[in-house]
Amino acid sequence: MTWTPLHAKIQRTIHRRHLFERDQRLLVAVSGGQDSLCLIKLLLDLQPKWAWNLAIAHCDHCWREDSQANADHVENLARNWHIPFYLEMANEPVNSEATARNWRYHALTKIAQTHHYQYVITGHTASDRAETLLYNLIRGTGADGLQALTWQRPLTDHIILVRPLLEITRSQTEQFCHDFNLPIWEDSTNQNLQYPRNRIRQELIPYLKVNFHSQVETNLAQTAELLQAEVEYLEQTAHHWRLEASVKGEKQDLQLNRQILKTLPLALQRRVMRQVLQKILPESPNFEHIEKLVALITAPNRSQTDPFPGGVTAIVQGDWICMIDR
Ligand SMILES: Nc1ncnc2c1ncn2[C@@H]1O[C@H](COP(=O)(O)OP(=O)(O)OP(=O)(O)O)[C@@H](O)[C@H]1O
Repeated sequence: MTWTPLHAKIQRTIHRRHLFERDQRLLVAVSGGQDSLCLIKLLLDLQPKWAWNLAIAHCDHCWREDSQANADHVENLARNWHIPFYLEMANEPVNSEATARNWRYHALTKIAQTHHYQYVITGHTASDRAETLLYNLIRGTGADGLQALTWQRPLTDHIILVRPLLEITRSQTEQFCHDFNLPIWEDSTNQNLQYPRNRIRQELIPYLKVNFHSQVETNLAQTAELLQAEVEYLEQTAHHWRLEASVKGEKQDLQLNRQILKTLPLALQRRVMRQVLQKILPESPNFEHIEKLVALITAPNRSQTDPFPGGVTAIVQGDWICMIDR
């Protein structure tokens, strides 16, 4: 087996970030594209050192003419590598990017549950991270959207999604596939410039590279990495203050102490209120909902908000903001 700098890098990343341990069951999500091929080859090469149980999962969205051929291609690779292959097919064509992503994570979780895999692993790269950061920045988002693609996130109580390639760029995975003659399945929809994602990848990033900074992808990915740690810290601190400001027991999150909240910086006031609203509203709170609740921290006695979705209204009663379900 040829050992390359990318093998060394991924091995270091797995150790340093404690992504997996020895002897674990890893389900690798392989589309057939260059990133996931690079991922599975690296994991197969590291497998003897770690004694993992590897398998490949492929999701057929049934939205391209070559979907079936793509799935067969990935299945053949799994057969050649002597590892199990699991296929999930969409019942009806999944035709928007967001629905496709949701369906895919659902399908991967189902395979992992059925076959007892602790980890689902995807080939997201630093380039994906840079693109996600730009995409969310353009759409308008707080720091939470800019932290863009975390190293790990739970899919269920027992299954974790892991993205070990977040420090590797798409040009590196391309070079790796080329060096090892890995048969990439070219996804024709990646060329479709109707999708904003593809325009970011094919037009915006190359423009930024030529006109602003040749390492723009790595720089943006590092920004996402820094923001991730900051968001985590702020969320934990906000959680602490939510518990401090809220009455204990059954009415937790329904009565909040204004004297405590007043001492906090605005960034934490907003996060506390967002966490409270996430607990009590039937849907995700938006910017306006959070601002209305923050305004009550300093508003005159008996001020109140319009009803939030689900019918709850917030009202000031002396030192307290009370949530009232009318
Ligand atoms: N149809 C699929 N089946 C299984 N896994 C998939 C599929 N599509 C995407 N993934 C997983 O999600 C990751 C990111 O998806 P994305 O759509 O950005 O990748 P892609 O461009 O289709 O393919 P690749 O990342 O393999 O080059 C992939 O690296 C792969 O691990």
